[in-house]
Amino acid sequence: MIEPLDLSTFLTVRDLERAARPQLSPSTLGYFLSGADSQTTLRANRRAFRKWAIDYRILVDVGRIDTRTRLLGREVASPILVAPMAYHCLAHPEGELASSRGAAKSSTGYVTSTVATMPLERIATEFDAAKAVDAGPSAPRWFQLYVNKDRGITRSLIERADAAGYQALVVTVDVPIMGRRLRDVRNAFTLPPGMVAANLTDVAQGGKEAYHHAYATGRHDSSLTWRDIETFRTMTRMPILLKGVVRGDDALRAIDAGASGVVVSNHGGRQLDSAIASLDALPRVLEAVASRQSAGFEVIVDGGIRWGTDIFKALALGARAVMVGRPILWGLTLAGEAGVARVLQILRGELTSAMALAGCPDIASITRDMLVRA
Ligand SMILES: Cc1cc2nc3c(=O)[nH]c(=O)nc-3n(C[C@H](O)[C@H](O)[C@H](O)COP(=O)(O)O)c2cc1C
Ligand SMILES: CCCCCCC(=O)C(=O)O
Repeated sequence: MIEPLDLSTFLTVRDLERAARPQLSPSTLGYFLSGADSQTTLRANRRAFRKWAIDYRILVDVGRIDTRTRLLGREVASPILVAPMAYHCLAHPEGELASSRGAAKSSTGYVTSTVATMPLERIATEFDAAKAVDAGPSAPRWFQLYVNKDRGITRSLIERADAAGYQALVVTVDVPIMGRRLRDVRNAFTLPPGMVAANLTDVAQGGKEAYHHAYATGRHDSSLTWRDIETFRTMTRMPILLKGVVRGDDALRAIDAGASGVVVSNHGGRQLDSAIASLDALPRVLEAVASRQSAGFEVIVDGGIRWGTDIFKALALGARAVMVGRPILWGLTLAGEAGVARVLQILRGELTSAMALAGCPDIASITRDMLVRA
């Protein structure tokens, strides 16, 4: 008999990663892990956190730690969101249904990818049903958009997300073309038979041509410009965030195009190799946005977040929230919904401890002076 997995024995995100890796096929593991080309940016994302040390305060009452904050005008339980990631069914048969439940039960925001392996409507229903059990402050549910050359399909995705009650549209802007992930090339990565990108059923799936390649080369629109963002703005009531911004001037253009925020991100090092680490890009994006005094404009960061102290540092530099990518896939691989919940519990627990030890009882007290160069 197989012993049920005791998730309490996994104390860190790294513990989950170590256990999850051998469960995956080489092709899927390669797809999850990979950065682009020499993986310089993938490594830089982690290294950027080590450049900062926490300048903790003493003798502050930290008897109660409050991780609540506000995102797009709503109170949320914590400044953590699940990053949009493709093909969760590669990790677990229940795919995005399990990961969204894990997030909802942990009162954590969730971003559904355009290339999810479950329909965006089912993910929404699952998330909301799981959330109802939890009495805490609401967790946001957003939809990430990849823009299809066929703008009818793009419009339909936006309309479906709107109708399904997604609260924001996250337009990914750092994928004009796919970055070259060497493991994927060597493994000729594609989706296994029977697995589909459930929201893009127009694309040849399960046929002769490998799906992943078919979409990336045939359907994904490389001609996206600022004008398109302005057009999307007119198509939906959802606030729009641009994901993949690393420059101050682009953040200012995002404001001009009507965006409500940006995700400072280099796609987890999977796109332009040698791109700036996302944490390194964060201060200049914030500085640019502050110069415009654009009240309520949200700046979120992702890339390499593996510890609660990483979240603390991102918040101290001025991010409103963080998105977590690969660790979610490790939890999902190991134990579906419960594994995702365990990852989020670990990260939130570590953030809470870091806040207590640093003398920051609430998110507002995690200010810039809490960091010094390491
Ligand atoms: C396997 C995988 C699939 C991804 N798929 C998407 C996607 O569909 N849409 C998107 O905007 N970003 C996607 N990303 C990027 C993540 O949203 C996020 O930016 C990145 O993973 C953050 O870095 P981290 O994994 O180091 O936490 C993907 C990342 C990974 C690892
Ligand atoms: C060109 C669109 C396919 C993207 C696949 C998902 C993704 O973003 C990734 O990093 O992989």
